[in-house]
Amino acid sequence: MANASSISRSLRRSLAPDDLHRLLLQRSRAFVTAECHRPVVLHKRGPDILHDPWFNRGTAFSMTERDRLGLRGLLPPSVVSSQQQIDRFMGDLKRLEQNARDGPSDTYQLAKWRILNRLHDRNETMYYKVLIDNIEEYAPIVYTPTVGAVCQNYSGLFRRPRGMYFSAEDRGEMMSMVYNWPADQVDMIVVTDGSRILGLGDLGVQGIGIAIGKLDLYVAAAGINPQRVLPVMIDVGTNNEKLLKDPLYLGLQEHRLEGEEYVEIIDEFMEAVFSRWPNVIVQFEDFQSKWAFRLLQRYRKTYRMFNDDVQGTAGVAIAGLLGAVRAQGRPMIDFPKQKIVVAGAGSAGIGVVNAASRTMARMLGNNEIAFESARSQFWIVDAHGLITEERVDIDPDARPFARRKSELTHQGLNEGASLIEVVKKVKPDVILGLSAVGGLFSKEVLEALKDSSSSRPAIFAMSNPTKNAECTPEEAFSIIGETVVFSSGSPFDDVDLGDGKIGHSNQGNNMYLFPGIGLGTLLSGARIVSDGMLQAAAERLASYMKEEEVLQGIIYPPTSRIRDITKEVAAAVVREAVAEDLAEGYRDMDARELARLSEEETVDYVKNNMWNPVYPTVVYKKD
Ligand SMILES: NC(=O)C1=CN([C@@H]2O[C@H](COP(=O)(O)OP(=O)(O)OC[C@H]3O[C@@H](n4cnc5c(N)ncnc54)[C@H](O)[C@@H]3O)[C@@H](O)[C@H]2O)C=CC1
Ligand SMILES: CC(=O)C(=O)O
Ligand SMILES: [Mg+2]
Repeated sequence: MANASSISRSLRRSLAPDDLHRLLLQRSRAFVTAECHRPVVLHKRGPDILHDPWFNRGTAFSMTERDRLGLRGLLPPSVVSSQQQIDRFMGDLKRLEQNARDGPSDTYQLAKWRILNRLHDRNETMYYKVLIDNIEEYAPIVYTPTVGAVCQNYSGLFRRPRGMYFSAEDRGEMMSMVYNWPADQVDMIVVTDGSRILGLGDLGVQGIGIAIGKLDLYVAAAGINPQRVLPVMIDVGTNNEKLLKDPLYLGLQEHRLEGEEYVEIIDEFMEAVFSRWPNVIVQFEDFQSKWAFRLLQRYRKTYRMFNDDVQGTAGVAIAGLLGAVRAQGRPMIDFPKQKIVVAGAGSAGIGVVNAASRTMARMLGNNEIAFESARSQFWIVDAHGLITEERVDIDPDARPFARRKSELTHQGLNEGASLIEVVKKVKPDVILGLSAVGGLFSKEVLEALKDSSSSRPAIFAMSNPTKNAECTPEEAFSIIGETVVFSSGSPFDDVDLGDGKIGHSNQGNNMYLFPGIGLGTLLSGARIVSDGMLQAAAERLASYMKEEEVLQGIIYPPTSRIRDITKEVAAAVVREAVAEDLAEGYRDMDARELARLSEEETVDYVKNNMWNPVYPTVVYKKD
C-alpha cells in the first residue's frame, strides 16, 4: 500500500513546494482511506460475530454480509444504517427520561427487564438461577404483563438479537438458513408471526419478545436446557400502520402476506426445522385466530406441535372451571351443570369452549345427547353480541356453539344480545373473558352476576396484559362480595376484604400448562401432541389444588410452585402418551421402559431430566 513516505527522492526534487505539499496530503488521505477499507479477516461466523463487540454491527450488516458470514436469519430482516442505529438508541434513551419525568409507569418494569436481559446476554446460568429463585417477582417481567410492553417497544429496546427470524424474503432459503443456528440439538421452538401479541394486536417482527418470554418459562418451569430452545419470528409483514410508517421498525415494511403465499412460508419453515431437528417440538404462539385454527389442523397430525393459545389456554380454563365447581363445595362431576358465558370468540375463546364442552360431554357419557347437552351450557358473546344461528357470516369455528333459535325465545334473548342482557337472562355460574377488552366486565355486568344461580359465581378475566383484563379483583370483590372466585390472565395482588379476610386473586394463564405439555411430549418421545395428552395435563392441574385451597377460592397454584406443578403435568402427559401408544421413548428410556414406570417413578424420571442452573465443570480440549 502506498504511503506518504513512498514518494521518491527524484519526484520530491522535481516538484514545487506547494505541489509537493498537495501530493503529500493526497497520498496520506488515500492511505487512511485504504486502511479503513482494508478487509478485516474474520476467523468466526454466525453468532460468534454477533457476540463479539468489536466486529458486531447488528442490524447494520448488509444482506450480502449476512449471507457471507452465516448471519441470515439471526437478525431481524430490516437492514438499517449506522445513523438509524444511533437514532434508535437515542430515541429509546430519551423516551426513558421522558417517562421517568411523567412518573412511574411501564418504565420501571421495562428497566427491570433491561437489567435482566443484560444478565441473560452475559451469563445464562446466573440469569435462570435468578429467575427460578424469584419466579413470582420476575415472571411478570419476562412474561405478561411486561413482555407486552417489551414487544411494543422492541425496536427501541433491541440491542442483541435472540432467536431466529424467517421472513418472506427468505423463501427458498430456509432449509439452509436453519444451519446458521449454532445448536445441533433443539428441543423446543416457540414460533409467532406477531399478528396478535397478547391482547395488543399486530406487532409484526416485534412479537419475537413473546416467543423469548415463553421460552424463559420453558427453562425456568420445565427445566428445558436453555441451550436447546429457539425463539422464532416469521415475518410476513404487518398490518400495523404505525409500524409501517416508523423508519426505525426492524421488520419487513410491507402489508402481511395472505392466502396460499402465507401458508407456503409456514410450510417451508416447518419442513426446514423438522429436517434439521427431527425431534423438536414447535409451540405456535399468538397467531391471529384465523391462522391459529387452520395451521393447527394442518400440522397437528404430522408434526410434534401444538397451539398454546387454543390448546394450552383451554386446558388451564378447564382446570380453573373444575376448581370453581369444587369451590362451591360440589364434586367435579357437577361440571356439566354449570352455565358459562364466554366473552370473546377468537382462538382462545373458541378453544376453551371446544375443550370444556368435550370435557362435559365425556362426563355425561360421550354420546350425541351428551355433546348436545354440553353445548347448551355455553353462551358466546363476541364484538357483535350473542352468537346465534341467525348470525350472518358466522365464523365456522363458532358455529357449533351458536345458540339455537328455539332456545332464544325461551330465554328471551336475540341474535347480538349484549353481554349485560345475556348475564341478566342466563344468570350464569361463570363469566369468562377472552376478548382483549379491558373493563368489559363493567359495574353493570358484575351487578347482573350477583343474581347468578351459583352460590359462588366465578369470574375469569383472562385477557392480557393487565390493562386488558375484563375486570380487576377489587371490582369483582367489591361489587359481588367475598363469595366470588376470581382469576385473571396477568397477575393481580390479593384483595384485603377486612376482618382478616382475603379475596384471592388467581392467575389463570396458560403458563401453568404449556411448559408441562412440552416437557411431557419431549420425555415421552410422542410423535404428536394428542387431545388425550392435553386433557391429562388439564386434569392434573385441576387435581393439583387441595380441597382446602379451592374452598378458599384458590383455584390455581401460586407462580412460586410452577416448577413443581410443571413436573406433575409433564408426568401426566408422559403417562397418557404411553397409554395411547404414542410414546417412542427419550434417550436411554425406550417406550417399553417408559411403560414399566409407576406413577411415582414417572414423576422422578421427569424431575431427573429437568435442567438446573448450576455451573458445569469446564475443561479445555485442543481441536
Ligand atoms: N390467560 C391466558 O392464558 C390467555 C389469554 N389470552 C388472551 O385472550 C385475548 C384474546 O385472544 P384471541 O382469542 O386470540 O384474540 P382474538 O382477537 O382472535 O379474539 C378476540 C375476540 O373478542 C371479541 N370481542 C371484541 N370486543 C368484544 C366485546 N366488546 N365483547 C365481547 N367480545 C368482544 C372479538 O369479536 C373476538 O371474537 C387476548 O387478550 C389474549 O391475551 C389468550 C391466550 C391465553
Ligand atoms: C397468555 C397468552 O398466551 C396470551 O395472552 O396470548
Ligand atoms: Mg399467547
